[in-house]
Amino acid sequence: MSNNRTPRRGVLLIVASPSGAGKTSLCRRLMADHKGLELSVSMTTRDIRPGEVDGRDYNFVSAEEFQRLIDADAFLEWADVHGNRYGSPSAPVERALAEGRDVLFDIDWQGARDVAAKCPGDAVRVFILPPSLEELRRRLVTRSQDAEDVIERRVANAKGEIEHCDEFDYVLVNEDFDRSYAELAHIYHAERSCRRRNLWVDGYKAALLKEVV
Ligand SMILES: Nc1nc2c(ncn2[C@@H]2O[C@H](COP(=O)(O)OP(=O)(O)O)[C@@H](O)[C@H]2O)c(=O)[nH]1
Ligand SMILES: Nc1ncnc2c1ncn2[C@@H]1O[C@H](COP(=O)(O)OP(=O)(O)O)[C@@H](O)[C@H]1O
Repeated sequence: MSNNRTPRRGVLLIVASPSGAGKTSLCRRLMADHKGLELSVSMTTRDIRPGEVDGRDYNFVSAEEFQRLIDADAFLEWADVHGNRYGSPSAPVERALAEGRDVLFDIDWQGARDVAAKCPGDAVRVFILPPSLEELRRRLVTRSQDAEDVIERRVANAKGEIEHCDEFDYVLVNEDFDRSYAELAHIYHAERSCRRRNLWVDGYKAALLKEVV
């Protein structure tokens, strides 16, 4: 029997949360542990933070360039979040899907809704909740990458974002990081094993049934 487990449909794994709940940290660890998983690097008009790398964390563009990309239909989805624009370029996602590769999205609930509507069989949505809003603020303050007014706007927006968690397939409470990470990794592994994604099974089954024993 062949070990070739292709063709398969890739997973579009979407992780969303209010700012500060921990989705970027969880996504970074998932990427580090799974070399076959590709991050959808978003375009954004927000300012670059200390420690961020242009082209790795985001592609940082001007408002004019972002509008040009909207007009050129270059986004799978885009949204206004916390007063800036963010969008997922469609070309890398189309390539990954055509090749059966998995893509990870760190996007907000609006983007999650749009990707799930456009790619219904492929998208898996995970929402990360904080243990409390007080802890959310504490994490944003401790991260110390945003000005006080930016942090307050993000905390104020959190309730509106949490309202949308029932549109998601999975919901995690990120209290203990290692535990939340293990849950996220389990979700990813289970979705990878899902029957409908593993198109090779039909051929494999036929070969097994032809075997003479
Ligand atoms: N819809 C959409 N949301 C995005 C995209 N990229 C990032 N976001 C979301 O925009 C919000 C703000 O992101 P960011 O400025 O990095 O702040 P952080 O969430 O505090 O790390 C988060 O909810 C991100 O998940 C995108 O391409 N599309
Ligand atoms: N389970 C956790 N317990 C305590 N701190 C955490 C936990 N998860 C993430 N953090 C910290 O909280 C801050 C916000 O996390 P981050 O991943 O940037 O969130 P988000 O991308 O959702 O805005 C970071 O300083 C991160 O190290």
